[in-house]
Amino acid sequence: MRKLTKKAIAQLFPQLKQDANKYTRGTCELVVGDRNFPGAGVLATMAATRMGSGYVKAYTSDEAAAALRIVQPSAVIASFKQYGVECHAQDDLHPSATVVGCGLAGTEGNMTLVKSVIAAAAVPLVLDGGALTAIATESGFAALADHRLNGFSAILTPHGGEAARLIAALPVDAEVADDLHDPARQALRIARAYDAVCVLKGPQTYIASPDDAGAKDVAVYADGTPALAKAGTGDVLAGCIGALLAQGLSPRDAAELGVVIHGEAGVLAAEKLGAFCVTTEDVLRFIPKAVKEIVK
Ligand SMILES: NC(=O)C1=CN([C@@H]2O[C@H](COP(=O)(O)OP(=O)(O)OC[C@H]3O[C@@H](n4cnc5c(N)ncnc54)[C@H](OP(=O)(O)O)[C@@H]3O)[C@@H](O)[C@H]2O)[C@@H](O)CC1
Ligand SMILES: Nc1ncnc2c1ncn2[C@@H]1O[C@H](COP(=O)(O)OP(=O)(O)O)[C@@H](O)[C@H]1O
Repeated sequence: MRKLTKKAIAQLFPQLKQDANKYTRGTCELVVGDRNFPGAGVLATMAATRMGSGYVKAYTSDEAAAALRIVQPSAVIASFKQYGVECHAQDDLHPSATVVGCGLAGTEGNMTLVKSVIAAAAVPLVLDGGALTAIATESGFAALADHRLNGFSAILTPHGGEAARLIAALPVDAEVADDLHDPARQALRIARAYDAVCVLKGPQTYIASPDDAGAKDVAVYADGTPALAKAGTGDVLAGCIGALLAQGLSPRDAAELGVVIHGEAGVLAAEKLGAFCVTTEDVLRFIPKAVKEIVK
């Protein structure tokens, strides 16, 4: 397995060009934060804005919109149903990506929403939370397969529980079943079956691509901190990865860089505040310090 370190990923960082405008810096759109989980939508949107995307637009509930207008007024806001009508197309000069699922519970309405977003998105996707529930169904799986056939990539960001659900939805493969206690092999199984980069989160985070030849190609990040074991840190990670994807990084590079910056933000927050007291909001606040530390 390849160990991810700050030093190893520093060169992946997107360049901020002198002649940049907000669109050349990448549009990150997010379909996040239903009325029961507005906080997850706010956290993911704030993280995407912090992680360098030039234009951030949240398609969200009224509840999350009200909060975002106060804590992140630079974010452009729209309702869920506007995604299919307004979502950005991309070209080489104007990259874009969409994050979907943070703070979307597994209701029928949300599952329909996720599938319609996957069908409408002509951009790379980050699928988290409720979007992972949606693709573990036959129709959700088919929507993702069509997205891939249309030439667009996807990154899946499951925690252990979500990974178990993604694997349970697959046909049983006796050859690989024995290996699935190993998280690197779980990540690889998910990446290959769903044809997407898999970021399997936990105390150690494993990143696998569909074309990895075996577990030896899976990357592992093990330098994080249990300070990150707090509700909402996964939503921050999804926003970070989405923003990097929106700046034109490859799915694998965006995933690896996002995981290391997020982990380092947790470590720096823990150093400053003590691991016990670190909040998810502190992790957001320490992202700039983590970026400076990595690109120094
Ligand atoms: N502020 C907000 O608005 C927030 C909103 N949020 C939103 O909530 C939605 C639901 O997400 P969710 O993760 O809370 O619930 P769910 O998908 O049911 O999974 C939990 C089950 O999985 C299992 N499990 C196994 N391994 C695990 C692991 N390593 N890490 C965690 N769990 C693990 C675990 O079982 P255990 O092993 O603990 O018995 C448990 O039974 C989602 O849309 C998300 O974005 C949150 O982000 C929080 C902040
Ligand atoms: N003990 C730990 N050590 C290091 N990182 C952790 C630990 N526990 C959780 N994390 C990290 O915190 C984040 C939690 O994400 P997730 O489980 O999706 O939470 P949520 O859905 O509440 O946002 C992941 O990036 C994970 O790798």
